[in-house]
Amino acid sequence: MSKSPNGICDETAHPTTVKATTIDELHSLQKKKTSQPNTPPLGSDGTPFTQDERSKQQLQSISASLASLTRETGPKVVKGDPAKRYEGSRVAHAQHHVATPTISVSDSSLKFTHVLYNLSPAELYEQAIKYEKGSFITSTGALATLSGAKTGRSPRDKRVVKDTLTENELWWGKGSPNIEMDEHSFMVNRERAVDYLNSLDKVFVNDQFLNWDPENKIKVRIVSARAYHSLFMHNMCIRPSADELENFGTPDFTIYNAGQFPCNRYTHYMTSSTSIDLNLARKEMVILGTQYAGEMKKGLFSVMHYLMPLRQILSLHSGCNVGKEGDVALFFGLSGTGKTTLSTDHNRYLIGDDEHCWSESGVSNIEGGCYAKCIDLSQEKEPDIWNAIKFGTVLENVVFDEHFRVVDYADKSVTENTRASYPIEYIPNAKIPCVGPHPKNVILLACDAFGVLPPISKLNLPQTMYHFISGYTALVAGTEEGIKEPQATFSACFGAAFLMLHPTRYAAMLAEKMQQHGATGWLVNTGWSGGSYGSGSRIKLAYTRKIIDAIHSGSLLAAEYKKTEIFGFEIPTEVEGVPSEILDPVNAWADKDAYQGTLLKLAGLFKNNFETFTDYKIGTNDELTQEILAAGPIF
Ligand SMILES: Nc1ncnc2c1ncn2[C@@H]1O[C@H](COP(=O)(O)OP(=O)(O)O)[C@@H](O)[C@H]1O
Ligand SMILES: C=C(OP(=O)(O)O)C(=O)O
Ligand SMILES: [Ca+2]
Ligand SMILES: [Mn+2]
Repeated sequence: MSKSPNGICDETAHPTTVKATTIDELHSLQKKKTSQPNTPPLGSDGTPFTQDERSKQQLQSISASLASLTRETGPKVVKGDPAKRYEGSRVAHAQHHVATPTISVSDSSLKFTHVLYNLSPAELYEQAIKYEKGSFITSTGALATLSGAKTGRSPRDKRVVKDTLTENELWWGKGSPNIEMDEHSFMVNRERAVDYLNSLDKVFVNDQFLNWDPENKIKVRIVSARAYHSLFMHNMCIRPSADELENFGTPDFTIYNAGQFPCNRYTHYMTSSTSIDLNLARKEMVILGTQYAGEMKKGLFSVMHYLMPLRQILSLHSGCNVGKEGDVALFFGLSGTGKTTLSTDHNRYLIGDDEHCWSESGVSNIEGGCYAKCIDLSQEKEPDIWNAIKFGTVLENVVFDEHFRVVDYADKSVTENTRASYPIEYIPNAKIPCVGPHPKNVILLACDAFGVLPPISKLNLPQTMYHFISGYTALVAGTEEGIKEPQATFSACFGAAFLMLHPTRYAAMLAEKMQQHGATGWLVNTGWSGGSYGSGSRIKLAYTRKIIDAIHSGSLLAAEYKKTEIFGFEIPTEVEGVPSEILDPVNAWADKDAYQGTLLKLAGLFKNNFETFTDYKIGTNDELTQEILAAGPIF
């Protein structure tokens, strides 16, 4: 540091005062303008769009999304906080697009809505904390939120528009999740949602992608009223690069999430104040009366279950990971059976935890993030999920101490279905892009509350198909409304709630792909052993992980097997790291008669359930259909 003539340190050599002359100027120094993408998109005349033209296009597209009877156009596209005044060039600022309302003049048509477009996690945190009650930063940096009265999905409130497009194509009737509504009732709910959203000072708009397969990427727009919902979808869908966002154009599908606002029970087809409505012709979904964010991700999954099979691509309710040797495994299972837990494996690369596609070129994740259950989460048992709960992660309905904000994962005061939503790259060994070759192992997960299914069974193809179509588990409390105790459930393709076509359509595709690529099927019981729920205990996660390791390594394929009675499963006599006594479930039960009775009871439930499918042909292969029908329990 230089010295002035009087020997005192000269501070100008190392300035400690700012250049600003006013407080506002000082504050303006803090934020640097986000750099624009370097390849400007071209207009129809071949010349690059100017910044203004791009903003205008974006504005028109969002404006069109929010059009209603009272509001033909209007929203301002403003990036940042609408509570602030926007000045200068430091905040991206669209020209105010003031159009005269032409349809009808009422007060709502004169009002403008700020649109918070693809905000960053940091901006969404600020929005949530300032404006949404129940939003807090936890000790590890996650955003804790409350989803309101609903803390799980509401499958009975889902409606699908029955029209000329869908009436012959979709799965309707017994067992189907698709409860019909007509186009007019959909429009009533849509208008209700759009009017609600337009009545707010601001709405959040996310433009993102689904499906990592570049040839089958779907553009989705999510319009929502809460920063919580925007951050959740930021994490769950694929995040566009700045360039991709500039060139986004018109979305392929739009969600209107007006979850804080109920539907009108005088509307035809409504049976509660909650409604989740899907209109495939309009490519739109409306959410009223539930703020549970999982409705959005699973709603889009239903859309993919329609769109992908049209392209001969199989959509799967499964987790997926890949080993160092390129061996891909799929993990099918209903909620709570272990897709997320077991696909998140420190020794393998994670492709995704919940929704995938299997096409001619291999597997691809539909999503850009994971949605893990947090109840009783432990750092020791699930280290990668634990470490993913940091800045950017949405933590739903957890309880934390009020001062240090340390989360108590054992606390069920709000709900049992506590959740963490994080971008997939928060898992250190995520495989980005989230694609892989054709699967080698197809693992069916069942959390068997009866405690009679073996911890691991090797399945032949007809058995794999039988159990895939059956989709058995004991539904664990929480994820769906109103379930407090585990109970036996059958859900076709391990995800009937999301199927759009008849289950045998998906089953036929799976059988064909497994046959073509020589994949092996396995049934893993991640539920009870030594007795049913209440008397036995849940199989230790550490043992299940050892079983899964043996599947991946190929050692299990080479093991010695014996056949079980009734279900006819092939069960190994030994698995490294797993006590052999539990491999044959009868050995783990003290009361052998009780075991036999329970096994027969479950077999009966399987038989009853499968009766719905006995009339159907699965694919073009008649022989396989007959084999599948015969692959169930025999007693
Ligand atoms: N043996 C086991 N195998 C898998 N998960 C287990 C086991 N025992 C306990 N669990 C717990 O069960 C839950 C499985 O849920 P999750 O992986 O989120 O299921 P899904 O993703 O299929 O809905 C996790 O909370 C996990 O910690
Ligand atoms: C989000 C869900 O998925 P899962 O419970 O299978 O993780 C759900 O079913 O609501
Ligand atoms: Ca699920
Ligand atoms: Mn999951």
